[in-house]
Amino acid sequence: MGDALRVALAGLGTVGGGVIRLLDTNRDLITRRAGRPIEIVAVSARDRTKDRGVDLSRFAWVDDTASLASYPDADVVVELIGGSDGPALTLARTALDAGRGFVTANKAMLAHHGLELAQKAEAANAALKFEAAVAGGIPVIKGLREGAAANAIARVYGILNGTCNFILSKMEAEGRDFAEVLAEAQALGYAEADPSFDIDGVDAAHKLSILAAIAFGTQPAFGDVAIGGVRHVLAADIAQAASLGYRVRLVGVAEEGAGGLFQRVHPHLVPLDHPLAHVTGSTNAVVAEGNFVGRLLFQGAGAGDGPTASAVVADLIDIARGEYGASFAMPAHELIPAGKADSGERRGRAYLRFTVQDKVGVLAEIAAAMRDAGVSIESLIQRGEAADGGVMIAIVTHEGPERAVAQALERLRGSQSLVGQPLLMHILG
Ligand SMILES: NC(=O)C1=CN([C@@H]2O[C@H](COP(=O)(O)OP(=O)(O)OC[C@H]3O[C@@H](n4cnc5c(N)ncnc54)[C@H](O)[C@@H]3O)[C@@H](O)[C@H]2O)C=CC1
Ligand SMILES: N[C@@H](CC=O)C(=O)O
Repeated sequence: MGDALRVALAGLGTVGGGVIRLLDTNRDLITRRAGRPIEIVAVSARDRTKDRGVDLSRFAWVDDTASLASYPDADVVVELIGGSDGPALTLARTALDAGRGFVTANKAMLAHHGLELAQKAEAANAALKFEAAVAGGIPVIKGLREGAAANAIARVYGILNGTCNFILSKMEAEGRDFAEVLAEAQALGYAEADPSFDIDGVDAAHKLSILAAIAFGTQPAFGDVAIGGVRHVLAADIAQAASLGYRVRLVGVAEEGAGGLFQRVHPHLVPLDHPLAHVTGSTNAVVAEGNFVGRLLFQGAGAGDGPTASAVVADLIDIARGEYGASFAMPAHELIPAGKADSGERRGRAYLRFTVQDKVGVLAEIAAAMRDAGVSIESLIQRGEAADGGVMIAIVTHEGPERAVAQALERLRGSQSLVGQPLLMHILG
């Protein structure tokens, strides 16, 4: 049995607490699998006095979180604080510069600073591991970095936010309100410190940019992700989608497109015969299409203390075994700038929902905007009273360039006939 892997742990919230519990519960098994014990030696968080339901007295408490990077004899720093910059980034930089291994669940930091941190890790010959940063407990990073490493990936897409999926599937199953279900997701520990990151699609975009870098061998390009969230999806949209044979899911998609990489997070209509339509609750699922392996589907718990801790500790076991390679599946200098694809060239079908005033000529106005932009309508459904006194019109388009739908919506912007903003959802093809 080798010497223990000594861990300094920053952050004792949902995930940090889960890591301590997991290491306690599965201690013997983990030691046998890793070939050596994994021991937490020091911890740090904002509030020392808070009861976290775990015994912290056996670890050294460090008030100054940044100093964990140089804690005597620590081999690895685990960062479970969160935030793209601030103390998490300081800790990452200093730990890697000091040649310590670094494990994090922090997708925001990796989306913004992943390339720099990968360069630092390589320069110091240190491990930088972040399985928990994408899709919680699902070993999708390992799956793409290792299992699918021989393949050119044509497209990677999936459900990357547990909070949104929990909300959308509860709204569908129970007909409940958005705000009420969000509060439940927060209570279960799924939501980010700032839940707008979840519901506005930012968290899924962080994850998508990391996955895309690994899948396509490109530098993480979070700024190139087109982002839309679920805040404006109504129970009526979900019911309308169901009547058409779809479920509403927040889906992130990355694929090679005209002039570069296409990356988008947006609510989609997912056909009922697609596996993503059956992913419910806080479950995540990722599909990767490889040129030799074909379609891979990774599915499992995308958030919560246990699943996320499982991914963090898996990274620690890899480090204990001495099994770690390039963080983004190839050396940082091999990652090329992604470039940004022109989404207007992309072809697809769309769902459009308008709430309009119940007056003569409204339908004709919408139809004219579609016609002039070259959008072909597959079906149009008008429903009775919407919540704000208007009438709901739902349109499903035939396949066509996305630019045409954008032009039609632009033309209708500010129309006196519309009550509020239209909602666009792409249809997963
Ligand atoms: N909760 C989840 O299901 C998942 C979370 N993550 C990521 O894991 C990380 C941690 O998330 P949670 O455990 O949910 O967060 P949390 O809010 O439950 O815990 C954060 C911890 O960091 C500490 N902290 C905050 N600011 C600090 C500071 N300035 N200095 C020192 N300590 C500080 C807090 O005291 C707390 O112990 C985040 O990056 C999050 O995005 C990733 C996957 C799933
Ligand atoms: N807030 C995130 C947690 C995991 O990354 C989510 O809801 O998926």
